Amino acid sequence: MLDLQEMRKEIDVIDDQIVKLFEKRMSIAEDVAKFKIETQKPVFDRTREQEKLETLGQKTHSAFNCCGVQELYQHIMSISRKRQYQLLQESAPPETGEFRVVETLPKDKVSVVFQGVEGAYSHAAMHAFFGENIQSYHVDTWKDAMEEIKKGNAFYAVLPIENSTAGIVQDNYDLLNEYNHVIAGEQIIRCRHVLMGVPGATLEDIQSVYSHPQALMQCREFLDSHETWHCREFSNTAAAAKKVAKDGDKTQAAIASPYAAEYFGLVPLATGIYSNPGNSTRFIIVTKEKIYCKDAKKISVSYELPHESGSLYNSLSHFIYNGLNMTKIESRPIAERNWEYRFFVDFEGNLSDSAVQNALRGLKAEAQNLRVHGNY
Ligand SMILES: O=C(O)C(=O)C[C@]1(C(=O)O)C=C[C@@H](O)C=C1
Repeated sequence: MLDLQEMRKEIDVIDDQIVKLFEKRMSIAEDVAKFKIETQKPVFDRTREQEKLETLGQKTHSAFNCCGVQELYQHIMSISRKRQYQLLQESAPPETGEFRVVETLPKDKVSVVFQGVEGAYSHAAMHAFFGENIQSYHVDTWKDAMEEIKKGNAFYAVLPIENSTAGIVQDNYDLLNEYNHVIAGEQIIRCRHVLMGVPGATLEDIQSVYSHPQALMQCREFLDSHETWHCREFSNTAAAAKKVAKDGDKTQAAIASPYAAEYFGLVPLATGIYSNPGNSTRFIIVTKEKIYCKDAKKISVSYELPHESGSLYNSLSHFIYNGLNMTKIESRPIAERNWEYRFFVDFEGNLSDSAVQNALRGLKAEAQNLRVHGNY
């Protein structure tokens, strides 16, 4: 049997050669980058990469090694591109696209629109972000809120984007794609839902429970323990509370915030009914102005990928090789192309950072329809 130490020595010798060759290859890649900068050719050459993978695969002697070599070279060429993008970055002035950097977000004399009614969590999020004296109004749907800022009737809209228990608010991801607006801020609100009824009602009286589908989902365990109750979906939690107050019917209850109970003169019948005690919703502050704060720390982008093995993996390498910390990824179906997806990625950084610009440059060249949804 071969001695382990001997085998390791052999591996070390081979690795030394690989490292030397890697460095030699990278140095040529740098020359290629200079040539491409001068001739204004794009860094990414899909055909060349595909041909290389094919020829290299054919040089191997087993199916396993064929896959291995192709995987290895996808990686090597991705690193080569990263270096080329870095050089491109150094030769070109920093680009922040259509975005304009501001010291702080304009908050004086601006109007804010939120969806729902007073007492809704969006209302609370708006006050938490802008303070109590903000000039605001509300509309019926999230799309209406997007339209209001498009028409210039409001400067900002406040929209829920994600709940820590129920997950993303899909419609608002789709609206971010539909409108050319920008996320300028975010606000997290603890959602301490309570079950509320009209004064004099008791738990035993309840037959129907009204709330937004997300709130019903967040209180699923509690609701499941009352099998006879009928859950009725409503456009939002505060509107559900308003309906119960208006009907004045002891058999009806709503799930909404304690603030909504007080606002509509209802009484809490059960508290702590949500499954996750940390239950929180993240709201985004959207505007049509392409602005970001000087000290913004998080970037949201979306892009589409071709239906090819490794395309998602390769796109993520732009975050990894530029040392960027990805905090979230979501996929949403592309309506007009069955079974193809748009990826929404959040990562830490500021649009003025060179690592961020480098990653965005790479992504722009390789993915389809890259959009920067905001830096906040
Ligand atoms: O051949 C080129 O055009 C290169 O830029 C080199 C290289 C590689 O590293 O092999 C890198 C990027 C291209 O997408 C194709 C190939």
